[in-house]
Amino acid sequence: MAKLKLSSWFNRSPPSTTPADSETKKQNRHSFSAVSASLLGKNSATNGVAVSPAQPSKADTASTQSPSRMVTLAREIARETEKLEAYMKDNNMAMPSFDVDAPADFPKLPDDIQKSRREIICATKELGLLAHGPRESVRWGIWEFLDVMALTTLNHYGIAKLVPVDSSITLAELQTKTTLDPINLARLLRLAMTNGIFCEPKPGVIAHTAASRVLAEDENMQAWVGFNGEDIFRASGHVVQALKTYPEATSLTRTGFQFAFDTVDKEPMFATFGKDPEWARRMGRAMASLTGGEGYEPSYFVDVDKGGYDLTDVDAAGGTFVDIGGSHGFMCVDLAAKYRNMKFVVQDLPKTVDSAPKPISADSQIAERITMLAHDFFTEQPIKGADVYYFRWIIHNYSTPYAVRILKNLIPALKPGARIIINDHCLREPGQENPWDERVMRRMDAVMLALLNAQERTEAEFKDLFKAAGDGFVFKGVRRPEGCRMSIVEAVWQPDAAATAPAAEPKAAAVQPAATAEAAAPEETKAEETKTEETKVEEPKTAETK
Ligand SMILES: C[S@@+](CC[C@H](N)C(=O)[O-])C[C@H]1O[C@@H](n2cnc3c(N)ncnc32)[C@H](O)[C@@H]1O
Repeated sequence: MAKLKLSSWFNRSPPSTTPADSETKKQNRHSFSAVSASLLGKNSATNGVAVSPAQPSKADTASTQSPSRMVTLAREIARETEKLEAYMKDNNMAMPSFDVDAPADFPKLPDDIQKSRREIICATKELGLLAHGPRESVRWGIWEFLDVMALTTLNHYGIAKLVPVDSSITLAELQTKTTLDPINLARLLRLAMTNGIFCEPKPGVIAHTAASRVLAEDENMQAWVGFNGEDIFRASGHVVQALKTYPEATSLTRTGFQFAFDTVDKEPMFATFGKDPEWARRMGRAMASLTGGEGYEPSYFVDVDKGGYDLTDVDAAGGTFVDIGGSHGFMCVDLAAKYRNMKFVVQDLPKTVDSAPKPISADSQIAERITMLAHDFFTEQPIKGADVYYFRWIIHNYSTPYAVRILKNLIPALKPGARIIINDHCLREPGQENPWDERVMRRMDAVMLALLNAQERTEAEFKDLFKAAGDGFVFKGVRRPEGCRMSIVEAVWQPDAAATAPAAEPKAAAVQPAATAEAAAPEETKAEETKTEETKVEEPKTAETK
């Protein structure tokens, strides 16, 4: 499929020799299995998708027989754009535009039309790269950080709110409304304009586009830009320093973030945020902006029709669902509206639990079945014998040693058959994702590195994680609802499985080497270090909740 072709740009020839384990480990202690598999072009299956070996790309040589890749892409773009436009016209939808009064979001599209939209996005990206050529795309690609700098500064100074939405403003007048000096104001605006953010209808006159208008009106988007531009961007600029100083890259207090904010070995990022309510609020709003966005809606888990998780049997038995790190319980509220018999426990840190809405739902039938409970997931799970233990956007915040610890803390509470569900991104092999989603997920993976030394995981890595946490966790697999970027990763607790684990497969061998080493590390060799970090994690977490 054309939409998957972009990966050919990045495919690498297999190395002439298999990298030694120690070398691979050095490259990425968390992703040992995935790194080696993709470098070697091994066949494997991820998320139920058959993966073909990575092939070295071949130059798209000129041929009189068949159109070039560029022309193929251009035709695809034309075809899919016409399809999209026809649908939108037939349904009286406003055409996409950056005019100030244009809708900021695409309307909800049926699956086939959404697919056309996705293909346009992916094909235009690939065509753009081809038209730039390899050297120029590297040369100018690295300059994207300057767009970030401009947008971050404009956002920091609240410039979008100073530009009237329904008219325009001269630069001279705009300058009187901000402490940003005139030269810098003008140059940053004009750089942002190259990305469709603000416009200059006449020389020296500034007006909104639909994109800058979002920045003026959407507080969560302001927070998203602030969190990314001022926190993640700054942390990212220190990743090389963090990795050079602490190559193992597993500690929560030795990340790019700590180097950027001078908190190395002092406290994890969440603790830093927790000390400053404004800072914390910004991160909370930024998260709300993300999780309200396309492909992340809770309905993908709740609606069975959309490929969500079916809890009918748990409901029929009046069972219990525990949402660990569940913030203010929005997921349980949605589930409780659908399942009217079962019970829910939402666990989070004390400040988050205290700040949850009371009652949690206006519908008393829902509210009375949901319990908010302060619980630190680095301590033993207090709700014994529940049917489901659920983690959404939790495990990806932690490197393997911490993630294993979190899962192990469930064990004393688990009854046979208890389900453990992780709702996170699940990375597929390079090129198996449509390039739009792949880019979002791999960027998120990089955010995890910069802030937390954490990571998004592949199916194999999730499997390893459960294996490292205990043989009683029987991995059931990964499912991804259509249109959703998050996957549903499931294991079931079967203590008998631990007893019957094949003797020929001793624990150390059953787990990928990297996971084994790391899983052991916090308890056996680094107990004091992690304990300190966890204690510090606990205090301020509220901050980053929504
Ligand atoms: C990224 S948010 C995810 C929230 C929610 N599950 C969601 O899907 O949006 C992480 C959540 O974990 C909570 N948290 C962080 N550390 C925790 C800990 N040690 N114990 C319990 N909850 C914690 C935070 O307060 C926050 O609500």
